[in-house]
Amino acid sequence: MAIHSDSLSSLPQPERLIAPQSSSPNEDSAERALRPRELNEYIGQHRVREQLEIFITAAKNRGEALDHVLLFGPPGLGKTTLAHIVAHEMGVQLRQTSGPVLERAGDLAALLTNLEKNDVLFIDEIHRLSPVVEEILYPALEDFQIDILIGEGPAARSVKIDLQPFTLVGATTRAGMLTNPLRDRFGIVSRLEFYNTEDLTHIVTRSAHLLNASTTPDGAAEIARRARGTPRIANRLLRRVRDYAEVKANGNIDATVAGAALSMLEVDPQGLDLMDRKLLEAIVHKFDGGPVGVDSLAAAIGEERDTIEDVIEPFLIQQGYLQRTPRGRTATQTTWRHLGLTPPSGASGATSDLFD
Ligand SMILES: Nc1ncnc2c1ncn2[C@@H]1O[C@H](COP(=O)(O)OP(=O)(O)OP(=O)(O)O)[C@@H](O)[C@H]1O
Repeated sequence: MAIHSDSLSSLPQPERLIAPQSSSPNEDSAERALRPRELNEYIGQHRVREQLEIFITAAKNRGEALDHVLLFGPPGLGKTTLAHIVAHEMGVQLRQTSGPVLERAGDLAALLTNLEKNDVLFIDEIHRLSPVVEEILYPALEDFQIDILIGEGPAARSVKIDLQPFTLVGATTRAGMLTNPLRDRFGIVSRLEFYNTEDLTHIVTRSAHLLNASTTPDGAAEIARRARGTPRIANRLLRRVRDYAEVKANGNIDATVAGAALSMLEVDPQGLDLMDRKLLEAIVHKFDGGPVGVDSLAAAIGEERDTIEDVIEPFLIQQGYLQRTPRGRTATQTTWRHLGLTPPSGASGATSDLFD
């Protein structure tokens, strides 16, 4: 089965300590070990969790497949984790693939015809499905049937194949890029939000426990505050801070040790890293605070447009450092102050109190 073959090639360059994508196969296995398996272990995202709990219980009681689920939101917030939890809670198998990996209609047909009753098919990056593959998916989602063309030329004929009822869990960072017919076929649509510091502290504490790392509540909170609202980053920072604590301190992660380790890693107290600062500095210094188009910004900092839009910007916007206007990106007063500068009178007044 094809899994995430392009996830490494799409890593932002240079590799960021706080990039929300997983950065290596080693990290993938470390992540799997920390991944909650049941809904009641899944921390935060209360609204999504509550809804899923009700829909899963109802589907199970009726002995039916759960309705198709679309999960969207920035990388590293727990979409893959939730897909696994859905399968676990439903007591079924999960098959996993991703949009760009499914190149031909036959790739998807092979997966679909192998599903057992009520199984979960997880398609990551579902906005990157090719149109021919998407065509196959529509009748599969609606009627649990696929139409396959057998033979070529005038002798070709279309054959209907019945499928077992199944649940598609689609994940995307770009809900807006899904075609309408595809989006309409999801009965459950859930948006994952950045985590608040309290929930992330809980995640860090849980992960530290699983890793046998010793943390004080303040130490866990310090890591949580600097994790860009993202569990994957929180877990990665925890592993690096643990190394620091073992080598430079007595192994215990308190607020002082966490703060020193994170400063060494150039993650600032607001959780911004070098790439965030580079982007904000470019807007302020090279474009007078904006507005500046995303392509000019990408060229100025030597970063892919998609990485800026999917990975760097969402958190900066949510935290009030950046505004997206029809004319481009603009730095806010918070940005100028963060860079130790006096905001010009025209700078927009967004503040950073949206998060905590
Ligand atoms: N709610 C949560 N509670 C505890 N840990 C979590 C939670 N959400 C995510 N994690 C942790 O964060 C890691 C990353 O989550 P996951 O791989 O599910 O993110 P994702 O949204 O699918 O990211 P991507 O879209 O980049 O694949 C997981 O290994 C898990 O340990």
